[in-house]
Amino acid sequence: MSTAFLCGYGNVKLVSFCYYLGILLHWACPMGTFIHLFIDLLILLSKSSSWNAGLTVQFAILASCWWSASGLGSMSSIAISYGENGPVFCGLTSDGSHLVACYGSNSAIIYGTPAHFPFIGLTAGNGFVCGLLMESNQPYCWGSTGYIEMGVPQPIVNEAEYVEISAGDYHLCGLRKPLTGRRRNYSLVDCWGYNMTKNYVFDGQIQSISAGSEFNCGLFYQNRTVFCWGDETSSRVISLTPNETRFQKIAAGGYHVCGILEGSNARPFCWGRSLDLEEEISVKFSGQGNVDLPPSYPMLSVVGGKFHACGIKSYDRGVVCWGFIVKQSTPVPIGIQVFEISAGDYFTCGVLADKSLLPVCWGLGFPSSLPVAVSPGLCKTTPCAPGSYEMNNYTTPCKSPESHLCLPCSNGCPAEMYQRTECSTKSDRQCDYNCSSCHSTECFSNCSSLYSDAAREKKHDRFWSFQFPIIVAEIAFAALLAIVVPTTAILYIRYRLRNCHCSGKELKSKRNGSSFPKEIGKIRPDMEDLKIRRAQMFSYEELEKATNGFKEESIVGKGSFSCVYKGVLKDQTVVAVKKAIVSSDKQKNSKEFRTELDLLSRLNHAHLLNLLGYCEEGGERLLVYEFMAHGSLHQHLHGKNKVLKEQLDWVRRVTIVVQAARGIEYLHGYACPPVIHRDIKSSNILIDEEHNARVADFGLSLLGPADSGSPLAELPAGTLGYLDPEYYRLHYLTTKSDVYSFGVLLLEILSGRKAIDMQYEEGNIVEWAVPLIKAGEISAILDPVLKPPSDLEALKRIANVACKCVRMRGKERPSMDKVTTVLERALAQLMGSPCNEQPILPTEVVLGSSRMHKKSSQRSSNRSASETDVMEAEDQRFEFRAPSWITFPSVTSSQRRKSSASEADIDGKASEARNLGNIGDGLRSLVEEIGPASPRENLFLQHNF
Ligand SMILES: Nc1ncnc2c1ncn2[C@@H]1O[C@H](COP(=O)(O)OP(=O)(O)OP(=O)(O)O)[C@@H](O)[C@H]1O
Repeated sequence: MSTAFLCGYGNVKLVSFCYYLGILLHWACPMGTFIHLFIDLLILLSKSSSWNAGLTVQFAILASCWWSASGLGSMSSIAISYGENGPVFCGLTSDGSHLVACYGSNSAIIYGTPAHFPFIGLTAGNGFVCGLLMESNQPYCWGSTGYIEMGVPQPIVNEAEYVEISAGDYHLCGLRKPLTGRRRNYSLVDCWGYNMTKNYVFDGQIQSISAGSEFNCGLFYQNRTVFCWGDETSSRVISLTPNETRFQKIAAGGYHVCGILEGSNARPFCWGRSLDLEEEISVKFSGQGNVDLPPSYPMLSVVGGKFHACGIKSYDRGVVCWGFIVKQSTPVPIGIQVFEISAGDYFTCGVLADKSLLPVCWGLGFPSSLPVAVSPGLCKTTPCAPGSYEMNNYTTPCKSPESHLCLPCSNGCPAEMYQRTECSTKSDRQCDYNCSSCHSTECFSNCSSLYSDAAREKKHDRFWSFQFPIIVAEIAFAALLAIVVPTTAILYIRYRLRNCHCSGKELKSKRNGSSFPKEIGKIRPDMEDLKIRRAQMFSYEELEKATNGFKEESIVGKGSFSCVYKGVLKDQTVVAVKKAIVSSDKQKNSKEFRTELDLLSRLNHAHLLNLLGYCEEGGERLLVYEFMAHGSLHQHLHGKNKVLKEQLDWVRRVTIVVQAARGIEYLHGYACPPVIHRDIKSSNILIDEEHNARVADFGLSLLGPADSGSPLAELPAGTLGYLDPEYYRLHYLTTKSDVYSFGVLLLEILSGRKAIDMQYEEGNIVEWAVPLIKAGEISAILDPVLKPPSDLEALKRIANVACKCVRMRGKERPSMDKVTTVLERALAQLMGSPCNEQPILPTEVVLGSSRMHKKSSQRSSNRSASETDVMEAEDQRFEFRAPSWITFPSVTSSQRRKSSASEADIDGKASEARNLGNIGDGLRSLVEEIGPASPRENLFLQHNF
C-alpha cells in the first residue's frame, strides 16, 4: 500500500522509483514482492523502448527533513571521513610503504594522521578514520569523535587480531581472524562506539563485514548469505535482509545495503529502509535529487553512501552510481576507470585505474585537492587466489617482493557482452559488447563506434576496390595525354611545315611554269618573275627621279583621288606611278597598308595589272604598276580620239572583254583569298603594248581617304552606272556585283555608250539597252561607229549574257566563268571559226585557272538555258559578304571620281555628273525587278539609307 501511494505521490517516472522501492519492499512484505515482479515486467517492457537498462530513470521527490552525518564503508586502501568538520580523504600511499596520507578539511584527522604506522587497510566514519595496523592487526583511529577512543580503541580484547575493520557513523567494528579448532565455524566481531560497543559471536564463518550508519552486516563464507545487526528502527535493513540470496560481496550504506550477487550475474542487489528513507530524503532534499535504479550488469565491487551506492563495473572498471543522487552533485567523471572506490555520505572517491593512481571524487561536498597517489588495493603475502589476478600492469604498490596486490577477476560479462578472454593470475578477463544483442545506449554507442571502425575499414576497402581502377585509368589517361598531346603538336607542326613546303614548291613550280596543267595555257616567260615577286618597296626619291620629279608632263591619267605618272626606273623598266592627291596620313595604318599591298602583289594573272611595288614615306603613299602603253578601254571608247574608237573593231572589243573576263574570273575563283574588284569599268580596263586587256585598280582603297567618320565611307564602293543596285541598296556584296559591272561593260563595248550618258534620253545604259536586247533588237544598241558584223549571232550572245549580268538579283546573274565561256564562244563565232572553237587569243595567258580544262568538257555539250541556270545557281557559292574580303576601291573613290581629271575621261565623266539627277529614277525603276526587300534587306536599308 505504501508503495502504491508513493508511486502516485511521487509524480515521477513511476516504474523506476517503484522498482527501487519494490526491491526494498520485496523483503518486507508479500505485496512488495508482487510490486517487484510487476515493476520487473514494466522494466522488461521499457527495455523494448528507449530506456537504457534501467540506468537513467529519474524522478523527483518531495523531501522533508535531514539528519546528521553517518559513517560508512568497508576496509580498503582508501577511506573517507565525513561530517560537520568536513570531508577527509585518506589513502595508503602507492610507494608500497602502507603508510597513510590524508587530505581534507578536518584538521583533527589531518594533523592526527599516524604517518609512521603501516596499515593493512583503512576505514572511516563521521569525523574519524581508522586503520588496521600492519604490525598488530589491531585498529588504530584518529580524528574527533566522542564515541570511539582514538588510537587503539578500548576495551579491546587482549591480543585480538583482526582481518578487517569497518566504520559506521559513530562506531567501528572489527572481524577477528578466523577461529580454529572447535570454534572454527564461529566468527567473532568486536565493535566500538555509539550503541555498538560489544563482542559479537556469529554462528558461521564470516568472510567480510560492512558497517552502515547504525548497523552492521556480515557475509557468511559458506552459504554466501548476509546477516545484519544493529539499530533496526533507523534502517530496517535487518528485517529486509534477503535470507536466501547469495552474494559475493556486500557494502552497507546509510540505511541500505547493496551486495553483488553470486554467479555470473554479479549484478548489485540492494535493500534497506523504505518509508523512512523516503521521508528523510524528502525532508532534506525536497525536489532536489534523483533516484536511480541499481544497474543490472555485473559489478566488481560496491560501496554505500548515505543514500546512494556506487559500483565498479566488472567488464571495464567504469563507475556507476545509483540510489538518491542530489541534483547539484558532480556526476561521475565520464569514462573513468577505477581500481578501488570508497563512499562518504554524499560523495564517493576512487583510485584511477591508470599509472597515476590518483584519487578522484564526485558527488556533493567531497575533498577537492588530492595530490597523492594511492595504492589501488591491499598488499598481501599470500598469492592471488583463484578469482583474482595480480596487478602487474602498473608499478606495484607493494614494498616487499613477496607481497601481492590482488585484484578481483571480473565476474562475468553483462548481458549485452561476451567474454573475450578468461581471467588468469596475470590478467583479468575481458568482455566485449555483443553487438547483435544491444539494448543499452552504451552498447549501441560502442557498437556504432565498432561498426564505424568496421565500416571505415569496409569503406576503405570499398574505396580502394572502387578507386583503384579509376586511379589506374587516370594514370593511363595522363600517360596517354602525355604521349598524344606532344605527338599531335608535332604532327600539327609538321603539317603546317608541310604546307609551307607546298607553298614553296608551288612558288617554285610557278616559277618553272610546271605547277599548272599543260592544257591551262601558256605562261609568258618574260612576265614570270614579275608575277611571282612580292611588292617591292621603292624610295620616294627613286620614284621622284623616275617620274622626273612628278612633273606635269609625266601624268598619264587622273583618277578620283590620284594622279598617274609615267616613270622609268633605274633598270629602264617603264612603270606607272600612282600618287595620291590627298595626303594619306590618316589612312590605314602602315602595317595594314603593307599587308594589303603584299597580298595584292601576289595576284598574278596575265590580264590583271600587276602591282610592282610601293612607296610609303612620311604622308606619301605611291603605288607602282606595270605601264600600260595604250591607256584605258574608256579612253578608246569614249575618248576624243575617234580613230582610237574605230580601231576597236568587234573582234578587238570582244577580245578585250574576254581577256578582262578572264582576269576577273581569276580574281573570283582562283585568287587566294578571293577578290571582289568592286569597280569594274572601262577606265579600269587598260590596254598594254600588245593590245591585251589588263584589269586594273585593285587596291585603290589603299590610297583613298580612310576617314571612317565620313558618311561616304559607309556607302558602297564603285562607280555610278556600273554599280550593282543590289549592292548599292542593300550593301549585299558578292562576286555577282562584279558580274553586274561587267555586264554594263559589255553593253558599253556593244553600244559605244558610257554607262551613264545623259546626252541620251535614256541615260542609263542598262535601262536603255536591256529592253532592246530582250526585244531582239540587237542592232538598235550596237555602236554606230562600227559596221555591224555580217553575223550578229556572236554579238547577240554577248548582248544576251550582258542582260543576264545586269539582272537585279545577283543570284540570277551568271558567274564570271560562265560569262567568259559565252564570250569566248562569241569571239570564236565572231572570228568565223567553222567549229565554233575557242579562239586562240593573241596574248592568251591564263594563270592559275583550270577553266580551260572545264571548257573542254563544256564544249562537247550543248547546254540548255535551264542547265545554264543550274550552273549559275551553283555559282552562288562564290557569294561573299563584304567584310570578309579585300575589297577595293574605297567608297569615296567612286564618289569622287566625278572629278576625275583624266584627259580622256573628262568629257564622259562630266556628262555622268551632269546627269546624276536622273540616276535615281533609273534605279527606282529597277526596284520592281528586284522585288520587295526581305526583313534583313529592310534592316540594311533602314540602317544605311
Ligand atoms: N598602269 C597604267 N598605265 C598607264 N596608264 C594608266 C595606268 N594606270 C592608270 N592609268 C591611267 O590613269 C587614269 C587614272 O587612273 P586611276 O586608276 O587613278 O583612276 P580611274 O580608275 O580612272 O578613276 P577612279 O580613280 O575614280 O577609279 C586611268 O584612266 C588610265 O588612263
